[in-house]
Amino acid sequence: MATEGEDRQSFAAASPNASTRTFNVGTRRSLLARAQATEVVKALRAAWPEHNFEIHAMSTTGDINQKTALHKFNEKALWTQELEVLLEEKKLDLIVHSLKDMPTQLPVDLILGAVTEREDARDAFVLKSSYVGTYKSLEDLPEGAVIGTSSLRRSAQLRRAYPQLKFADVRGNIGTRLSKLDDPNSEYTAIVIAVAGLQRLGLTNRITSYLSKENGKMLHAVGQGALGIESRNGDQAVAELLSRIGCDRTTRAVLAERQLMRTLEGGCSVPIGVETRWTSKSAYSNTQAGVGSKPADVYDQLTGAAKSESSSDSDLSDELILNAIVVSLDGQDAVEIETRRVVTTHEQANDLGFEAAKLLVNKGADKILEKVQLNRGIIQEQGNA
Ligand SMILES: NCc1[nH]cc(CCC(=O)O)c1CC(=O)O
Repeated sequence: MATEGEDRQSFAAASPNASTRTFNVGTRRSLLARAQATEVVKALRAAWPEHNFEIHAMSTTGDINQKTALHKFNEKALWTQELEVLLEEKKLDLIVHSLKDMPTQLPVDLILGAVTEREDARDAFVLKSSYVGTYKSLEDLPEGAVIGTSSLRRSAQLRRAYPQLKFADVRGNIGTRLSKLDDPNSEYTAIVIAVAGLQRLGLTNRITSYLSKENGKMLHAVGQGALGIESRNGDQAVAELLSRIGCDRTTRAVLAERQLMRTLEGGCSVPIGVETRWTSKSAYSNTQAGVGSKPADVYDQLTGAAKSESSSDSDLSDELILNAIVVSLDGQDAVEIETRRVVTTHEQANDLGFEAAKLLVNKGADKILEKVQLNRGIIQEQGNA
């Protein structure tokens, strides 16, 4: 663990006053990770003014090993494992993750304790600064223009929709990727990057266009735009804390997405894209009504992330629509499905995800994914040689 000594020493001991406790919140060290943890701690402080919350930001293997392309790692766990050990050792009480970086299988003693309200789940098309104004969208790009992305999901979908484009790896945190993009000597014309990350860093001014199934044939990653909070199974105090900051609708939507992923056994960077949306605009409720409420705002049809909070009964007829795509790495083959059902419980959310996986497999998704695994094996062999 590449944590610094001062981090370890600053873990506060439990307060002698039973009504006031200090909770230790773990996160990765990147600017985005810390912004995310700060966002969650702000909500926790508002909901629980009597408690103290301390953020512990740590480097993980995934952060340190930036040279190796993401898909060469078999395990998604490289972003999460070291923090999880500290959670198990009770040095941390909860961990804030980008949900999309959280494996669908967690260690047995740990759980996805809560999911907060989702930001925009879409990917963004971001042009090199010097090209802003020259091109407006992916369609406008000249033959052979190079798109920077290290995500197989992104490159596969883009290859399919825009066969005239070329793709190159770009690694690093969001700031690094943007500076590599803007470097006049870099090969990139544009990069594709999550809207939510840009939003949380106050960088939405960099977005040239928003990509979706409708616009650009780009479905986002499972869990994209949402924050997942990992905690110990059976930790009642933390469960109670989290009950005030979780978002029901986001939770149900991402559970469906994660069940789809789990069923297809997709790992870190497999080309599975999803989009979820609710048929009704109302009933976007926090786990506990009245806490963490936000001013009413427009319903975001695409992400299913209504920006208002209410505890309406229309939840009971709430239907969730799930779109999903599995694409071959070269973009040549793809299977796509849409399925929907009333989802008012976590079980129904899992059922929807499972149903979606079944529909995809019936259409041949398993064969596409098998080939992806095979390719990955070959890439790894070459990497080892
Ligand atoms: N793969 C890295 C990663 N993990 C989480 C985000 C931010 C978006 C999110 O929270 O879903 C990003 C950046 C990106 O994919 O462009």
